[in-house]
Amino acid sequence: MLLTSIDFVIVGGGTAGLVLASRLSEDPTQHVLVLEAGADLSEDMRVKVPGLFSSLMKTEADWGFQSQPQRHLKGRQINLHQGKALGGSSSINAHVFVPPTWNLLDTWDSVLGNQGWNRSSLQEYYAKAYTFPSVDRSLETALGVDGWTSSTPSSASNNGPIQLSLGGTAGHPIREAWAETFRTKGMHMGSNPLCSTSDDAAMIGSFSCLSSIHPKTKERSYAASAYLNPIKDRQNLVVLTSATVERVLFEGADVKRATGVQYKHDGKTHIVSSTKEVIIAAGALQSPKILELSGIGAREVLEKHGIELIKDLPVGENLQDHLVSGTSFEAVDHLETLDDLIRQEPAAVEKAMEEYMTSQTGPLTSIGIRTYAYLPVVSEPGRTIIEKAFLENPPPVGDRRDEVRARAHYEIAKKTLLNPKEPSAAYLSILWQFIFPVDPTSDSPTEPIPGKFLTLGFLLAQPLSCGSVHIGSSDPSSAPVIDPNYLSNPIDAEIMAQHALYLEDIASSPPLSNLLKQPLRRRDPASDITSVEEAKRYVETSSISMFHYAGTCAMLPEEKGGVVDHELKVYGVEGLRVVDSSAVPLISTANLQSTVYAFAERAADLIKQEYGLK
Ligand SMILES: Cc1cc2nc3c(=O)[nH]c(=O)nc-3n(C[C@H](O)[C@H](O)[C@H](O)COP(=O)(O)OP(=O)(O)OC[C@H]3O[C@@H](n4cnc5c(N)ncnc54)[C@H](O)[C@@H]3O)c2cc1C
Repeated sequence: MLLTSIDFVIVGGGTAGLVLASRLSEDPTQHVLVLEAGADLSEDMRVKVPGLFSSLMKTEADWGFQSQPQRHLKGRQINLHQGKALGGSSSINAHVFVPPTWNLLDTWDSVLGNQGWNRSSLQEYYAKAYTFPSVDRSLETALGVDGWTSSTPSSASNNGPIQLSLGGTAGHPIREAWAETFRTKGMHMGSNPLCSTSDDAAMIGSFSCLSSIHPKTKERSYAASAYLNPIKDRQNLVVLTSATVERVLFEGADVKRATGVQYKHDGKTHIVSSTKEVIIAAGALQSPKILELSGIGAREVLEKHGIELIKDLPVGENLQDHLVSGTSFEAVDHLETLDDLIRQEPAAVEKAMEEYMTSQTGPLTSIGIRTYAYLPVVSEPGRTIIEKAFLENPPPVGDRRDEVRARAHYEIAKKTLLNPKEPSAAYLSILWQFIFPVDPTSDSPTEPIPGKFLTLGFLLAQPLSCGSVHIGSSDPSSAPVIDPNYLSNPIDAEIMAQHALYLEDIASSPPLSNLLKQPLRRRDPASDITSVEEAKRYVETSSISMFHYAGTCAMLPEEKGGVVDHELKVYGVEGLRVVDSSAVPLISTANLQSTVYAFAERAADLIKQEYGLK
């Protein structure tokens, strides 16, 4: 190791960890060490080429966890992926780059009590993370981004590390058809949702989504390529891969101070000290594990595993995630889809590889997700059902910290989910057949089938169901025990059922309906649902994780079940912060990466201010 004295040890060189590494090492007087359990895969084609993203699942680049059997999902165990490489989950994610609804961000401060964490303080950090692509005016309509020009940032403020693009060819009809379909329904976003600054910016409706894919190279733009690679020669920054942190080390009698970490590298145990701070950034499924192994966690969890308690905090509780379900509809024959690649047809794969390698064109330049819509429950009977569900399922009373936190979540959910101007689901289109799990006794195929498909999916934007992740053993090499407790709150099940039923309405509405064979033909007969009860059963069988875990070391006041305060400092000890999706107190409306980048950018500024760094 080249550094003699280390100011900051960052545990986890993932999405948030590399933002911190890059920003904190901007001050040449500061010495920063990153310890990352995974390898540097930045030259690996599976990481670089957008269309190869699914080939990374269950490989060495993926921690490949599984949930506990989920009671409300028919006892299924759900695959829970997390990136294990420099760049963490940003190195294996699906590139979708979408914003939260800005009103929801305000509740972090106003309802949850995180002073200074709101739309006005965070919006600049979202923008700081990315560069928005320039769009040829003549293509705006075809790309579904007409009307965005006025809200798109000027070049002066548009130079963040993550390079965004509108992935895929402009000539594909999906973006324009999607925009027109929702415009006809009065639900199209007229301005760019990522950059909207207007107070009354409607966050309901359809939009073309951006991807973290470099517009020129057509390669994944992620924490390692965008934040680390340009600065990795800095003398004051060391990034050690294949280094797995086991615990944080403390000194002191009354108040303990984090002084370094113990980690495994090359089969040996090492210790490294930090003069300023240890910052945990191991992601929402693993930051709790490191804290618990270090003596910070719920008393009963630590006692069970014989770990000496340093501070009793609800580490690992409050696990939030997005469930996704949907339906694959048969597309018209002339629609360009990625189904032949999904079926791994040799000729199609060969042609796509050649196009990509020779001219950075073709189907591998995107993963076929180009459109989104943030929507409330639209139907009138549906809205009444949701209101009734809220009345029948009130939040817990009582002063326990989990009860106080649940009440705060409920207050936010009630305000947003019953408001027709706030979304309860994020819809997306996928240009291939998506193989959702099916009941084994049904006729639905479990392998890719011939034909072309357009999948309409939706994710539950603001789940009330919360789960947990804890150590199952004091052995650092054991996987955490993860129980997301999906759909344990009946309100979530009602909302998902309503959105599942609305898919047919979208698929039948022109001009989108012109891209689908009519009458509609579904890939999975089981997804042909007409009643709320059928929809609930389908959701229980088909839903899977979107891998947007958050909240397990939540930034919240201690009496609300917080693990870190509004400066991300772990309560009750010194010299220790958590900066990653685990500290995000409330899952964002849709995909999480933009929020993790913004969160880490703001955290870096807070740390720099505290120590007077450049
Ligand atoms: C398959 C997949 C698809 C996704 N698709 C999208 C998408 O399209 N759009 C979107 O917005 N979001 C998406 N997400 C979510 C998004 O990528 C994550 O929310 C975000 O990247 C999490 O960032 P993080 O910094 O909290 O954790 P991570 O990026 O996971 O970083 C944590 C890092 O810590 C390392 N680590 C863990 N334990 C240790 C240890 N003991 N010692 C050392 N290192 C350790 C890990 O290897 C990892 O590199 C997806 C996620 C996955 C997994």
